[in-house]
Amino acid sequence: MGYEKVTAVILAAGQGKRMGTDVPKQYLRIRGHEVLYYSLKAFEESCVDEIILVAGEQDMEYCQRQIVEKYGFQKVAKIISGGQERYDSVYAGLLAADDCSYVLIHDGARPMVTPEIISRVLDGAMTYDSCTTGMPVKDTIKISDESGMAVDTPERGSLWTIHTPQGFSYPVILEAHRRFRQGSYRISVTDDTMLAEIFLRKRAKLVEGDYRNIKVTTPEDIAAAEAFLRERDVSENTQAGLRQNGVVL
Ligand SMILES: Nc1ccn([C@@H]2O[C@H](COP(=O)(O)OP(=O)(O)OP(=O)(O)O)[C@@H](O)[C@H]2O)c(=O)n1
Ligand SMILES: C[C@](O)(CO)[C@H](O)COP(=O)(O)O
Repeated sequence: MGYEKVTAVILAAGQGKRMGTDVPKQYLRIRGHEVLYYSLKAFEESCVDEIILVAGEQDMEYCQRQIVEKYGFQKVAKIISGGQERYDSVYAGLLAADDCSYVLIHDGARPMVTPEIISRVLDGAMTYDSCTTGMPVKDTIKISDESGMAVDTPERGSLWTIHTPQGFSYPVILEAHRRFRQGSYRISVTDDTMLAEIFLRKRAKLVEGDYRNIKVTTPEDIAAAEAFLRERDVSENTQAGLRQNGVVL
């Protein structure tokens, strides 16, 4: 079999309206670095070959100078302009990733992704063509009607909360997005696996990510991300210290 190139599309073209800050949330600093830095670092250190960064038109220069060049990310091959909706930004990324066999799509606003999670979703994509990370839900979930009354309580054992990265065979996800764009469908597109489900009847493999891999969306998420990143720093520093003292881990 020939070489199968893997490209990551990292999304950073949102406005972060729910966060309500002047600076879009992906550029907010947590523990001294931008949220987007942590996502890019994980992919830079992962098994992917190349990264396409999708940013707002007005932020492309900033991303190039203040993030990619400043931190020396070698795998970022292109910075391109995103679109109005998340699915427009994904589609722009897919068109720019036209020479790969597999594509991983990740929210730049999920800084807790790790190279291990990235490997797991890529394995799933290679086997099943469509794969997403997520975690089994811990709370009971209710379905409500328009008046706020609960109408159903789905069986919790089969419910997952869905994260990114999501991974795909490139032709599959490109075709799913193309079919969606060809019609005028009144569906709320909240992730990419659903387009493969609806338009190609291609079901996604669910693989476990990590409960800490949150999407920084509203102000209270900043404190959670900060705590998770601190915990990770402490654990890495402890391990480095042990290695320095000759302990084999
Ligand atoms: N038109 C868009 C919308 C979203 N995103 C990206 O998709 C990810 C997940 O989206 P979300 O959390 O909804 O971000 P925003 O759209 O920025 O948030 P909000 O809905 O609060 O404005 C983020 O990394 C965001 O930058 C994007 O690239 N292009
Ligand atoms: C794709 C996603 O991260 C899965 O949880 C999420 O649905 C994106 O959220 P958005 O608020 O619609 O951008």
